[in-house]
Amino acid sequence: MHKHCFNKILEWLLGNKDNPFEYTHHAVLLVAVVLYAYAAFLNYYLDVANIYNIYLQAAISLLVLIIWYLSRWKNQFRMMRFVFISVILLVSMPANWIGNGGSDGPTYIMIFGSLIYLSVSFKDLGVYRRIGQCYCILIPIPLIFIEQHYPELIFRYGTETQKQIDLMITFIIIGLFLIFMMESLATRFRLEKAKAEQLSEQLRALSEEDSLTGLYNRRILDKEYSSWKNQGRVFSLALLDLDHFKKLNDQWGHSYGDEVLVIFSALLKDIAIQNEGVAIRLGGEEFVLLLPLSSDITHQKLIQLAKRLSNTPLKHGPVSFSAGVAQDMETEGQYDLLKRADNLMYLAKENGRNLICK
Ligand SMILES: Nc1nc2c(ncn2[C@@H]2O[C@H](COP(=O)(O)OP(=O)(O)OP(=O)(O)O)[C@@H](O)[C@H]2O)c(=O)[nH]1
Repeated sequence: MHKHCFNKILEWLLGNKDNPFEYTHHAVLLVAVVLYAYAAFLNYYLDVANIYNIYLQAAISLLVLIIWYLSRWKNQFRMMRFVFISVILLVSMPANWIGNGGSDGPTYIMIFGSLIYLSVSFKDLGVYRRIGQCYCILIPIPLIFIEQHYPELIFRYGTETQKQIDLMITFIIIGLFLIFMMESLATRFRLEKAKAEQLSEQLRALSEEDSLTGLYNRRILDKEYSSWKNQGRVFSLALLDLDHFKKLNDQWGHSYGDEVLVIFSALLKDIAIQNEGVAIRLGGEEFVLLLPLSSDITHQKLIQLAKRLSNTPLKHGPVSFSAGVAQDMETEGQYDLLKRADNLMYLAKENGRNLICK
């Protein structure tokens, strides 16, 4: 129950896990909101930064919260990522340098953290990421220049202890942020992997399934045949074809024809499951049952199927099928087996239909 609530809150804050990139980035944004607010509070409390820098950190905390809101709720994810990293690099870093001890202060650590964050999390930003990386590496140069020429602009610590405390706290905060970022990146990869696996499973199912009846399609016939043959199993192949299906379609409509196909397929699926076999729709109103049974037993199973089909209440009266059953022979291949079953099925058609030949 608690876990469920927790997951609901996480989903509300971060979005759907189906989109791991957004999900983890929203987590980073919210952590940034907390960290900037915390930094502002701590700087104020310990008196280790210029008051304007403290205001700015509080303002950035609020701004990142707005960025999260627009990204999470107003579909502006891409744009907001860009705005976020720009605010950090173009506003926060220089302001922090000036308002928080210059080259003696913790800005070097923050720039280093930003460089890692930018390099790892903005892989898709291409040339902008490269520009950002160059910026991070080079930004100390103009800032040191300003510090040298306009030393009065730089906020200086009152005591050496204050400076050490500020450096230590910043180091810990940036360290925690990087740990969190790496962890969320690992989470993102895990989620993306799970999603890719789920999609590939769906794709596999789609590629092997007939969309109308939910039975397997021809692809599976080839696969199962080869596998059973390699295992040296005894098995039979039954080819089934609904009788006078064209007439049924013409008389009662194509969608009624579809209904009948679906009902017949459900019966085939039942037999396949009960006998650990496979039911396949070859196409149209033609089906294959691959059963790990002799042709005699398969023949009996089909007789039972014919009874079940004739007892199934259908809107426009009962339907029947004709079938040919052939047991696999060691010396023949898939084509020959199918051909024998096909010939037997045609024999059943020729002999008046509603018949199973073996
Ligand atoms: N409703 C529906 N009809 C289909 C589908 N696929 C094929 N058909 C129809 O199935 C009919 C097959 O007709 P035929 O091959 O002439 O065979 P039949 O009328 O069953 O005659 P016999 O097999 O000789 O008993 C055609 O009218 C096709 O249009 C489908 O997915 N849905």
